[in-house]
Amino acid sequence: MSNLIFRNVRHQYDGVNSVDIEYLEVGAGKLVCLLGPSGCGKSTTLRLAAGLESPMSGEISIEGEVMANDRIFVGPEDRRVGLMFQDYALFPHLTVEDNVAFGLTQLGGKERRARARAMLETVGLAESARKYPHMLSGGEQQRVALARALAPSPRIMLMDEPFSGLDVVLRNRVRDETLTLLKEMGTTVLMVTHDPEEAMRMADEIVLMRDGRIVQQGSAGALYNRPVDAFAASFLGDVNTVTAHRNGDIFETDLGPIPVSAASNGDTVTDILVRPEAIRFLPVVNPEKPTGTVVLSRNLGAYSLVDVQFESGMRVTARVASMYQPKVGTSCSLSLNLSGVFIFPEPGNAQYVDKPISNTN
Ligand SMILES: Nc1ncnc2c1ncn2[C@@H]1O[C@H](COP(=O)(O)OP(=O)(O)OP(=O)(O)O)[C@@H](O)[C@H]1O
Repeated sequence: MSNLIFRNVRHQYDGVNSVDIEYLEVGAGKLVCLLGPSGCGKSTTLRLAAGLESPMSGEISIEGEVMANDRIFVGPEDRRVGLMFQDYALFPHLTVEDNVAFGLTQLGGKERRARARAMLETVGLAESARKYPHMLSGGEQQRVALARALAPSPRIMLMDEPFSGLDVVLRNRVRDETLTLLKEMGTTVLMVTHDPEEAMRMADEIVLMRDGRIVQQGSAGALYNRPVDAFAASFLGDVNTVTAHRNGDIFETDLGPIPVSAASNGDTVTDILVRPEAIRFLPVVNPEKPTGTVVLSRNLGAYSLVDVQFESGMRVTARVASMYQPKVGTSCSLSLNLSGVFIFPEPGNAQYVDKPISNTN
């Protein structure tokens, strides 16, 4: 059974739509990330699921039980959902164990203690039970917050930017540990993030939002490799915008000819989006290939980013193996891997370059 479903849910602040979701489903045991730019309605969606906001119209259900519609509204305390926010707000005057036991009001003293201990064991902090929050690192405090949220066995965990208070190194580790734990426990999770990398690392499914609406929903691979529009393509990863002139079934570009399916619209000039890793950098000039000049070269450890300018003035960034770090001023040739090339003739109506994927050799 699906755990959380939104149907035609609308919410407004001051008469302006903040969320307008036709259908959203978080399947049992899945981790779904709400992703999108600031103000797109991610937190409002989470607050609606938690019962901290009431929808103007539509229906929200958990495990088939209606939580909110035009007649019913179940308050947050009765939804059996776990909440975790950026500011995980542990009680400073309570021990770690008492923090975890805090929400277990329906259990007797002994059971409460046992459950809190078991949860601390699960997050690897059993030996810190008697400490106070200020005696723990940021990552450990975050784990206490997770234990506290999971202790009452919520039907679904709702997490709003839970890792954004942690520094980068810690964030990656805590994120991976949290993910492992949530998966082991089979917990259903709806999580908010504005960071595409975080969403791609964590999520079974990403829900990309803009202006309160869902733009695209699917796996990280689907969103990255088959974006529905230019917004989706550029939100999930870097893209180069390349001007293309149509000539029959070919778009002529500075990066070489790109075949176009016959279904494409009749535009003669259009923008084509190209992922940096789809541009292959050829260190030796090949007169048969598009050729330009290196204008910027950065080694980022795992790979290099190389900016190449063409005679036309157009400039693209190629992502290449870090062993290549060509000098500025070097002439070079490029070739394209068509799997990272997107053509969007009309908003929301993606065209993909003819498959199977091949290079424009
Ligand atoms: N309490 C409020 N009163 C009025 N407007 C609000 C309130 N909370 C949010 N909004 C507005 O609703 C819209 C959606 O906000 P929301 O916080 O859900 O976005 P978000 O995607 O979570 O943004 P962020 O990533 O910045 O947290 C925004 O336009 C915001 O300004």
